[in-house]
Amino acid sequence: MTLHDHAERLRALPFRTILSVRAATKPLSAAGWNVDLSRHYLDTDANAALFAFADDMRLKTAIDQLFDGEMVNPSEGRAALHWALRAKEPEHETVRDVRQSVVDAETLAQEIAWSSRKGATGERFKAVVHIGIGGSDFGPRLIADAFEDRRREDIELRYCANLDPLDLDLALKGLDPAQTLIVGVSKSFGTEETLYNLSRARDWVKASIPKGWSKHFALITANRDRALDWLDGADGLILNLPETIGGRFSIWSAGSLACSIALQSDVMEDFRAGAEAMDQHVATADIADNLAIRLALLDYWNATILGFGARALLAYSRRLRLLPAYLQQLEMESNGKSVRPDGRPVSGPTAPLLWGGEGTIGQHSYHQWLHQSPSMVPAEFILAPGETSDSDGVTGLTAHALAQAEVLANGRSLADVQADEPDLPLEIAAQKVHAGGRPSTILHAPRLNPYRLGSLIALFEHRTYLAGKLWGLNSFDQWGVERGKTMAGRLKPALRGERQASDAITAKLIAAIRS
Ligand SMILES: O=P(O)(O)OC[C@H]1O[C@H](O)[C@H](O)[C@@H](O)[C@@H]1O
Repeated sequence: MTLHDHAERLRALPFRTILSVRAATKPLSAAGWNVDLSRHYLDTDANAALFAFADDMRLKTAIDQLFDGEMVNPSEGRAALHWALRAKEPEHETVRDVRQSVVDAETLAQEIAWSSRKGATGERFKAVVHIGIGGSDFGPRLIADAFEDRRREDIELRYCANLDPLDLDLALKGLDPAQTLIVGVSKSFGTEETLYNLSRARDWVKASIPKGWSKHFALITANRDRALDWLDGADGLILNLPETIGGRFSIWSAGSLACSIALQSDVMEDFRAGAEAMDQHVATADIADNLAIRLALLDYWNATILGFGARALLAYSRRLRLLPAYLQQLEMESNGKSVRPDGRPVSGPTAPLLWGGEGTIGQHSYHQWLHQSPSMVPAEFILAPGETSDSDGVTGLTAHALAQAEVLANGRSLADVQADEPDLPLEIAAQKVHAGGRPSTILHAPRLNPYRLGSLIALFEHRTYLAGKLWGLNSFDQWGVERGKTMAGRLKPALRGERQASDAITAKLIAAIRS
């Protein structure tokens, strides 16, 4: 039987029938997380077929290749060594070099945080402004937001990513350049948004500190030469972001310097330790127990075999409110592709649209659509309350998440509605029906601390890489991002009125915008 045969067999059954057996499914666990896959269109036979598929697709070999530092990014001819950034006792020299880039950043962060390194006028740094975009922005922003209550009180932390000049205006508002460190993160040191914001920040610092302005910049990049050009002979701090670290896998790198400075010193250490624990699990666990393999198989099953084109990520944790945005880049930039490294097209859907938000807030918004729209989207609940939360709130949050998953799966029939409310007119009763049949995953941890955030992100990284393998994709490049950038460059002269845009509709829009 093929995977499609299993899917057809299961889709012919009422979801409740499938779930009555699946209630006995054993949750999986590793590095502080439990994962429950009970509520899916799966059964023992379908799972066995998926495990055989994982074997055929050599997922265990793919894991070995990653951790052996083999070239897993063929278009750029590189290994993917993000895991080395969190390897506590690296054995191999290349891994040690990658790890050293983190050690250097941590040393610098402590010097800044404890004022042994100060600004050009001798004042201590009281504010850090992180400038970067995409993979050079989402990660540190996520960590800082998650552990806002673990911020050092004497250091202000701000972020700027957008080309919209307001973003930097707001990030610098009220700050004193003499007490501000600008952390510029760009792997390529060629990204338009980041260079634009960095150059405006440089003007801002230079206006008050013409001599020694460069002491107010820490640049983190794989392209040291470009950073040196940018400094134009001035003395500046440049930290290494190794070439083997993809931007969207760089949360563990020196690129998170701003967090290392502005958060309590154990946060980043615990965050990386959690990731390393997940690495150990993924590197050693068998297919059936391996969280990353199981989730990658689920992604393939839901997107490619069952044809669900989206997945909703519902984070029942204030600390994880930026997680959907973070994972959009990780998963959709990695696997939102349709051509294999050898140039052949893939045979079906690949990474689904990932969207979502923070529970319970989303319940007062798009959950209506999840429950009653004709579209069916698998949901992924992440249940992980805060470290020091009030227990009533935690109980409420947990109850809501569990209730949502239950209703999505079981629905509410017309007969149930009428039994509960016999006097309702039929047209109202019909509108209260929930079709059900909506699958969901529950990932839960007793408390969300830096260790568990680290292990969760590492899990999603491995899941993304392995799902990419199942789809036959290179998860480490992003050709689709480039075209829009090139086109924007071509349109700037048209917006300045220097020439006509070649596309008629764009030309019409430019004329309207300029009028
Ligand atoms: O770190 P940078 O080189 O500035 O790149 C920043 C971001 O921009 C690119 O367009 C890519 O789409 C992202 O993967 C990358 O993280």
